[in-house]
Amino acid sequence: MRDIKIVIAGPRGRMGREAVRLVQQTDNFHLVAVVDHKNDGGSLSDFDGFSGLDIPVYSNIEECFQKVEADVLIVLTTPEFGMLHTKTALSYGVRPVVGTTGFTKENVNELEAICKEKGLGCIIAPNFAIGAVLMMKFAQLAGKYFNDVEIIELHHDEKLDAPSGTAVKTAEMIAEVREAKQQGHLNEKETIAGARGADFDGMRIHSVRLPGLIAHQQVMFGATGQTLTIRHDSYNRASFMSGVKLAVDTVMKIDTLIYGLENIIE
Ligand SMILES: NC(=O)c1ccc[n+]([C@@H]2O[C@H](COP(=O)([O-])OP(=O)(O)OC[C@H]3O[C@@H](n4cnc5c(N)ncnc54)[C@H](O)[C@@H]3O)[C@@H](O)[C@H]2O)c1
Ligand SMILES: O=C(O)C1=N[C@H](C(=O)O)CCC1
Repeated sequence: MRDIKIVIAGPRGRMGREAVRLVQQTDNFHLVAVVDHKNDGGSLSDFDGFSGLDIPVYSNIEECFQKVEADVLIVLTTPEFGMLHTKTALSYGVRPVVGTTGFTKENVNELEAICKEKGLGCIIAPNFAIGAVLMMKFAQLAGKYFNDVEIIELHHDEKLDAPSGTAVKTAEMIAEVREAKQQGHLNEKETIAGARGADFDGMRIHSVRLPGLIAHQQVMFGATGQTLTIRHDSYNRASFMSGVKLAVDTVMKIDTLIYGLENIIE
């Protein structure tokens, strides 16, 4: 198996810490630098919980790629910086694996065009958990037969974006097969704004934020006399790591952008 030199953006975050552990535990993955807005020029080992990891820290991602040779950038920062980091990686010939959510359709299209022009791979995965990817695929299958669907996504209360990337991706996948329909009563009125959730092609998305939660989603379908509920729960962030590993391995073999792990799992 070939060696893969990896930079992680956002190593001190909830996902970043798991990703550092994954890279450390994988024989052919090598952490060559991290991008963090603190401790520029220092070492990852200066931060709590990373003792013994003498890995250079850069705050400026351009400088990172000028000084360090890398194959893959794992992007696990906030939605605000995700796009900048991803575009910068591509401009240096480094393949991004993007876990950060909150990218717009325009963002994805722009990155797709850059990848095409440069012949570089990039994977954007709104959810790395294999169970969540299956939940989205099952929901897409159900969307062929049920036009009425409500997506309820539930996350921890530190999450910045709503709806979640997973909910948006699920709605996009269902929209590919679902007969368009405006749901609910034609004359329905919200007496409190937002009561019916976000509207995606007539489907409704509801975002729950509570301490104690990690990442969960329920897709509910309704038809005469029946409902169907498809649900996935991530109980910890280790649940995302087999998907991150698959994405890093795969991004080295492709020369286009892939949006969603459902496009690479067998
Ligand atoms: N794709 C998935 O499966 C998946 C799973 C969980 C979370 N996420 C997404 O990943 C992202 C991170 O989630 P999290 O829970 O780890 O968040 P977090 O807030 O714990 O971590 C974000 C990290 O980014 C760092 N950061 C912010 N600005 C930065 C900058 N300019 N340069 C470098 N680092 C910077 C912060 O210091 C923080 O450590 C979110 O967008 C979240 O939605 C995706
Ligand atoms: O914790 C988060 O934040 C998560 N975000 C992703 C999303 O927006 O779908 C995936 C699950 C965890």
